Amino acid sequence: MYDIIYIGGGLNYAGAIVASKQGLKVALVETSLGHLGGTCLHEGCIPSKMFLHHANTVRQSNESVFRGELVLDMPTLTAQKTELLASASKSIMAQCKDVELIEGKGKLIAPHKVEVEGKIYEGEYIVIGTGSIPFIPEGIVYDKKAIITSNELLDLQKLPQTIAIYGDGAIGLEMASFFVSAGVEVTLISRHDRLLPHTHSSIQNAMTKELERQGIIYLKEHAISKAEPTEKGVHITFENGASSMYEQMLVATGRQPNTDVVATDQITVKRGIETDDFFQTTLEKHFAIGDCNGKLQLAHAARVQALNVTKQIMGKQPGKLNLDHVVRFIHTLPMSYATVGQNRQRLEEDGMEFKESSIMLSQFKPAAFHQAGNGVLIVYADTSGLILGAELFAPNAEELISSVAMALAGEMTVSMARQTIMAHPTFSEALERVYSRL
Ligand SMILES: Cc1cc2nc3c(=O)[nH]c(=O)nc-3n(C[C@H](O)[C@H](O)[C@H](O)COP(=O)(O)OP(=O)(O)OC[C@H]3O[C@@H](n4cnc5c(N)ncnc54)[C@H](O)[C@@H]3O)c2cc1C
Ligand SMILES: NC(=O)c1ccc[n+]([C@@H]2O[C@H](COP(=O)([O-])OP(=O)(O)OC[C@H]3O[C@@H](n4cnc5c(N)ncnc54)[C@H](O)[C@@H]3O)[C@@H](O)[C@H]2O)c1
Repeated sequence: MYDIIYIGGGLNYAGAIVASKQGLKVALVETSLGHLGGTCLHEGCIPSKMFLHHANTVRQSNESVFRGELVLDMPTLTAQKTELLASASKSIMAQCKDVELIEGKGKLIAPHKVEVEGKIYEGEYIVIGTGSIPFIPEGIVYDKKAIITSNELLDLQKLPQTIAIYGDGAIGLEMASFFVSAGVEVTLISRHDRLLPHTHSSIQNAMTKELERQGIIYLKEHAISKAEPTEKGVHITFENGASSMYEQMLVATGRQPNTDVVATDQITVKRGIETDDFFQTTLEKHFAIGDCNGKLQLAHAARVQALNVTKQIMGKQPGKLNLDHVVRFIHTLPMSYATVGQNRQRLEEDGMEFKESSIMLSQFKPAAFHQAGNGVLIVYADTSGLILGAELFAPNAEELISSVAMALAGEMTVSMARQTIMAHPTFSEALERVYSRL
């Protein structure tokens, strides 16, 4: 009998390592031990950011101060990616020295009982972290060659000349940035009438202008009814009757939680595995963390949930996590979008009185050489001045937002934030200016 069985070796590994270091008897079940670290390490955060990092150099090399043409060497990029992931996997494996690693697909067949390849393992506590897989809408023939998802993209040996990307969420926008920066003709296709419907309208406008400035063709209100590989490329038929051909197609229409691990009706599964505010499922001592619980599909959110649950099991009473304090971002080039806490749409829906202050980055000289003229920073506060959240569209916004995230965690007011004196010339200065206007 184990103290804890973790099912799924994505960010769950962080919890398993902590528990094993505390002397608990811990097992971790992972379909393939070569996949320890999960989607984030193998098909998500790390390889996608590596691809974007190198594509950014190509993008910058097209600025008029440079001569000559840079070409992204895909075989070298993918080989370096494979090498990086192998060494990261090895390091996770080493950290799991006191965890019993079990290879195979786990199934929770009854309370406290996990079946892996015909063998039953028992655990006092069970933590499910089985992640998610790409969702493919009906009518799209996913052949993994001409029609791909992010899984195949990160192993591409050759860039296509044209690509259609279906879905304008995190993966769609990040990969549109990657491809266009690398010199591919990109058509971004969305069923919506505007970009990122939940964000502030000035950020939607700024991001749309950026897509246009970079030459991305944005087909909004274009739902796809059929997409299939042909000898000449991918043939897409839209619900409005029109059709088009592209060399390749990336499907980026969301990810669905992996829930087939649950084979007992004592655990409720809806969109994801249902959990309470402490990530406990409908069955006591059985938890679900990360993508599979359908709350937030982010690696840092999965990790903090795995650690919170592990601390609860160890009797450390970590308290309830505030998921509003999780930074969310989309890493586009040359500016990314990042948000934390509340935004205008949520504050309006909640009927809360609030103040907002914004600034255009075009007012700041570095914006010219960072190609950040369309950038905008927005901060929200309540009527007493308590900082409630922010939305940023700026170079490295996912880094810039960390000072706002700390202000939220520390329950700072605008007048406290105004006492910071940021460095010149940085975009943090622009943030200082936003606080001074609130
Ligand atoms: C292209 C892309 C880019 C991304 N970029 C970012 C980013 O920059 N920042 C960010 O925060 N997030 C990013 N994400 C999201 C992030 O990868 C996920 O939110 C994160 O990996 C979720 O962690 P997890 O542990 O819940 O699941 P996963 O990482 O998916 O791990 C689940 C593991 O469980 C295993 N498993 C599944 N079923 C079973 C079973 N029955 N038995 C045993 N093992 C099983 C799987 O093999 C897998 O290893 C990105 C995702 C993608 C696809
Ligand atoms: N920087 C990051 O943190 C980062 C980067 C990439 C991915 N991720 C995570 O990975 C997850 C998956 O990314 P994603 O871009 O696939 O999902 P997403 O939810 O961000 O975007 C999916 C897009 O597809 C559209 N869509 C959904 N169902 C559809 C359908 N049936 N037909 C047509 N369009 C449809 C949605 O309206 C949306 O525009 C995200 O939730 C995100 O949290 C995070």
